[in-house]
Amino acid sequence: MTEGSSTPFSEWLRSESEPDWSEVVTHPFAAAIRGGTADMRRYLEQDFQFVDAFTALLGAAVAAADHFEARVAVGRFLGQTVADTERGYFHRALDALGGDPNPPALEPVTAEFRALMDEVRRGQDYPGILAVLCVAEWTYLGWASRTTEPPEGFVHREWIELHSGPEFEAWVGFLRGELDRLGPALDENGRARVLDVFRRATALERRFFDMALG
Ligand SMILES: Cc1ncc(CN)c(N)n1
Repeated sequence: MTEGSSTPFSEWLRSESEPDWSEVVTHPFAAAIRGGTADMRRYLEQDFQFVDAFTALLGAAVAAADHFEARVAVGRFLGQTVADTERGYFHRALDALGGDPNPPALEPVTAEFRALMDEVRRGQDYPGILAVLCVAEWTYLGWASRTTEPPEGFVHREWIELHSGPEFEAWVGFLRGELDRLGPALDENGRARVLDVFRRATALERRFFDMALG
């Protein structure tokens, strides 16, 4: 991104994260979720471990944000969606699939994703934290909103519903808006740091779906 560029910062980050970005939103595992055929047990077991670190990262965003309304938006999503609807989904889905909420081992990609989230959480740098949150939510909106006919089984259908629709679109819009607001004020090193985190997170999303595919 150049000084005075009219491209929003979030769009610049996304385009600089190709081809991984497009490979996530068009991934065969995501297509199998939409088609209701994906084997969700191991994926959700590992994703539950992802969500634990993701929840801690949301807490870090509340602490690191530079204004009250942002703390409220993140805190509301944490309390109403992650700690309530999504947590309930994980328990019901893992129960139905005979999955283990505490699997004996983390897959390497799960451990690496948790390490990236722990790194930016400890750094307490709001743009870096936003970069990981934005990748995680925007890529999921990308594949989930390609659904044409919702699958019948609740495990697939509710996972899509959690990551699509007006409320989730507004949440992704908020995360992008925060990056768009903060990006222009960053110097070149600051923008490069955020891009590095954004790219690493996007590559991990692709590898997470690769892992799920087996
Ligand atoms: C790996 C991963 N990335 C993103 C999301 C969306 N919250 C998720 N549940 N898991």
